[in-house]
Amino acid sequence: MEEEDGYHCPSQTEPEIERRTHKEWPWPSVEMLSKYRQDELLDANDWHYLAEGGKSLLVRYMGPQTCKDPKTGQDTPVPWTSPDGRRALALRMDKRKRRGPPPAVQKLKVNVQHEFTETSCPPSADSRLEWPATERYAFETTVITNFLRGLSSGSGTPASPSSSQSDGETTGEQWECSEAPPYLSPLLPYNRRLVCRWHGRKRLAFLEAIANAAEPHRPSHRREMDEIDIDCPDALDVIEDLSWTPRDGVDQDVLCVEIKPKWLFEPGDDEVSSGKDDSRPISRYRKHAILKADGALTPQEVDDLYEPLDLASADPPRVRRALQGLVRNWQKGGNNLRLFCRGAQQPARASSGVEGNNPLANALERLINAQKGSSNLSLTTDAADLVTPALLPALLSPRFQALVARLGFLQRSLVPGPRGDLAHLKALWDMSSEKKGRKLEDATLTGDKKDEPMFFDPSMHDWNDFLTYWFSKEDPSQRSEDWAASTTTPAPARDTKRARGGEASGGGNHSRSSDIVTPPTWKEMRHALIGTLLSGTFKDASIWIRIPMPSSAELQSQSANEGHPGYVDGRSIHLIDVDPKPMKKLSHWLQLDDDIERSYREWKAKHAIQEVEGSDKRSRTD
Ligand SMILES: O=P(O)(O)O[C@@H]1[C@@H](OP(=O)(O)O)[C@H](OP(=O)(O)O)[C@H](O)[C@H](OP(=O)(O)O)[C@H]1OP(=O)(O)O
Ligand SMILES: Nc1ncnc2c1ncn2[C@@H]1O[C@H](COP(=O)(O)OP(=O)(O)OP(=O)(O)O)[C@@H](O)[C@H]1O
Repeated sequence: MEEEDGYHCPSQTEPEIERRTHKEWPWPSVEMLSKYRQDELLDANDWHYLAEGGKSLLVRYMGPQTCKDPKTGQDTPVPWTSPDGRRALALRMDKRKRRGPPPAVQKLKVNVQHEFTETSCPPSADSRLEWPATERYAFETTVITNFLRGLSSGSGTPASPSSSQSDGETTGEQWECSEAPPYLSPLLPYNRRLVCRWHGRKRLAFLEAIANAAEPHRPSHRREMDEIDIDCPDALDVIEDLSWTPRDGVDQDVLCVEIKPKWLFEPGDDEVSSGKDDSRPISRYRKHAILKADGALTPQEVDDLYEPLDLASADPPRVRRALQGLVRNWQKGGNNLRLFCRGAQQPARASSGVEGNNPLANALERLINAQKGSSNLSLTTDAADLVTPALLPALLSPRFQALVARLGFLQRSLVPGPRGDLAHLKALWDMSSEKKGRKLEDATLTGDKKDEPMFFDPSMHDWNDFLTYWFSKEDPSQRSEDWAASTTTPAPARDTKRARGGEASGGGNHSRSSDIVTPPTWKEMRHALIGTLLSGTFKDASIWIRIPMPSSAELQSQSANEGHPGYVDGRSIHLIDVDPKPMKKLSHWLQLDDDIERSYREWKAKHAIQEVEGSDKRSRTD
């Protein structure tokens, strides 16, 4: 793409960006998959509800573990699970706004089998499955992987094709790696797109059957709002199922912990939290929670909220407090903590159950015992009491802390300006010749429709250009310093010192247009927008920890007080939901920023939280 101001294809020779060659996931291989016709492998009844977010819904494979090899006619492991049964793939389906009220669950159950079989039709020769790399895969391997360099997923990870290359204990968090990084960061679950050539109503029938079977398991607030998009193209997104638990027995159980940490850096302005004795800045997460609750939170309730800055502090008492906040969030049905065991999401309302019969409580207790070196199972019934002691070691592990530190660093420093908010971006826009009298929120909303390349969603070409800019602009010595600091201190709030005045993305020092001496060039403005989008991706990502349970035999064989070193740490850590954000999100974020600040000001006024005379800190007067 060649623009008037010299916006051009980046050089392909930058030393720091890894442009990786394609490396196949060993299972299932393209060859293995293309042996089958889709009818032989895709039966809607085999896919059961796993979980969902705002945009997508996942179904996991629950069908037979073997199928007939089309060539030999012999039983062979089905490609959706690995030959050893320890890994599996899930389908990630797009959702759309619901058209009409949600259907009655009872009716849906009856329809599943009927609809699917009724519309089945004979397979044809051109229905062989294909397995191409996708734009999303390219984004993850090229963009996300580069920003996660140096971070390790952990021992025993099932997730990475190249885990043997890079796993093991964290060896340091330097930005530069002497070894070639893996094709896909070991933190990211493998994913591909499965192209299916359906006939007639068959695609619809397949997707409808999956959607209907999933419906009774969906949370009601999601059912009201959206549904699986059954009009999606003839392809299915396939992703490694990180919640997968081998099916042969309780002793193989895997506990999975999903944490959506949100904003992990200190806000730029010095405000204190609502607590009387606490002079730390109030985090953006808490301000957002005040907005979401329409201001109806007491200062005590705000203090009891989950605190991302505590989570990333690496300080045991603060991390414990963050975890307790996450547990309360889980109990109230929030989305910052999710727990899975025996492959199923565990709702907090079922956390206390019939004695000895609560899988989550059992798993947590097993974990605590494994850490202590004890084999006594007291079969506590309330899982909520066990979450903090069981998971604290994982959250304090160097791997987890390195990841949250990196996320905080990226969330803040990919946005232009030192504060991590959108003030500097707005200031740059005010100086930009592209402004043409428009507010940034209006321009980001309508710019793409007006055919303005400034507001096009970034293509892979744009992402590559941004990477080139980002990695080459950095002063490596300062970057390493920041990098090292980002791994040892809580969510870094320091200025990265790397930007020159008026620099678009990556930490300029100014947030008012009057401070910006030089108007941004077209390309600098574009980089500022793209960096902000990427920061949003890292803000919305979730961390996934997989902890295989020690078997009863393992627990029995441990001598008292010895403990099981492997269970003291999170076993394997991953990052999920790293989708690129569209340009129109910027408009939403700009509005959200304003709303968050307005509602926080109102809340402070309501609770008489005032500025302390002669100080830039504030405290509550009551
Ligand atoms: O805007 P936020 O911070 O509320 O984040 C949204 C999330 O809300 P949360 O605050 O985590 O409950 C929201 O999460 P939920 O749907 O509420 O689980 C989505 O992750 C949304 O992303 P997208 O629109 O699906 O790409 C998120 O939107 P983005 O702003 O990250 O695009
Ligand atoms: N690889 C995976 N293995 C197992 N479960 C997963 C995996 N990826 C996602 N999930 C589960 O599915 C949920 C939705 O997935 P994801 O976050 O990718 O969707 P989304 O719609 O983009 O979410 P959001 O609305 O938060 O942006 C996750 O919160 C998680 O519980």
